[in-house]
Amino acid sequence: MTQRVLLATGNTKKLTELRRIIADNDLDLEVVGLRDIDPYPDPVESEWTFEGNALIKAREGMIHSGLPSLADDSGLCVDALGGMPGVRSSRWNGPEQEDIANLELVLRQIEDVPRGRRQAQFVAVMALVMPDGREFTTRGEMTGHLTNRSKGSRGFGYDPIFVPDEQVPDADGRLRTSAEMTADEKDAISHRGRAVRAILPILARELGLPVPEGLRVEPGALPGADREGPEPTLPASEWTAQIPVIGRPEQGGAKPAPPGVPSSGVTPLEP
Ligand SMILES: O=c1nc[nH]c2c1ncn2[C@H]1C[C@H](O)[C@@H](COP(=O)(O)OP(=O)(O)OP(=O)(O)O)O1
Ligand SMILES: [Mg+2]
Repeated sequence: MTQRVLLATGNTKKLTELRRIIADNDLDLEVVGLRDIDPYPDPVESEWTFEGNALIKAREGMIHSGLPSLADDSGLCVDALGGMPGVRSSRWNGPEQEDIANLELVLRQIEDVPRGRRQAQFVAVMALVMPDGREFTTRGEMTGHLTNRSKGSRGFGYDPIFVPDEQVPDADGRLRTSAEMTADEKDAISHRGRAVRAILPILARELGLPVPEGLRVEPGALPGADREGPEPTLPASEWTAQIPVIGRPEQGGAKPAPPGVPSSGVTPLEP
């Protein structure tokens, strides 16, 4: 019998990407969205890290559905802004969570930053929470730089201002934003593609499903994975997604600061 898994996200474009990446990997799974279960209030994303917020969303999904639940917490980390907006990406311009207003604010904030200093990374953490309470996270990143105006209409969020490093320039030497890429091109290199491809073998193992060939990964590299198993078959480019993040500086920018002391020169928002 096909097993069901909940994808606990309220963002329909993110859900489309997640469904697409999972569907590309031949797992015998029925993916259920939040629209398919009884509604519950959006949990507050009150943590300082992508890992923390992804777990909040996946736990809430599991509690309300009883199903193994996956959630993504993701964002854009801009070097010239000390790693912000990071975990605050979706609310950067305020609680309205408006993509265009958010990206316009980032563009204004780095208006005077020259091309050579406009590096940024997208980060995605996938969390899996099982009905027995066991929890797993994986992380994926995509590096690039920011344009000074929007280009392209595909994707969502900050895609129109983000130029991924991993691409071949066109005949005129021009590089594209991730909003100008096809779905397959973006999924192959994206933070979300990497984080999902890293969590699928864990999900398969937890559900007792065969792991699709191309997805076998270094067993010891996965948090919570068995130490014994087959040789890894993932390309080296996928490996960063499986490095456990314990002890690694959070790129979300919003690191816990002592009470009353703003981190990164910006007063953290109340959770
Ligand atoms: O591939 C991406 N291309 C462009 N922008 C992206 C991407 N991935 C994340 N982002 C931005 C959008 C949003 O500003 C934030 C995610 O915020 P995040 O809280 O994880 O998602 P959300 O509130 O839209 O949906 P939900 O929390 O219900 O999953 O990062
Ligand atoms: Mg959110």
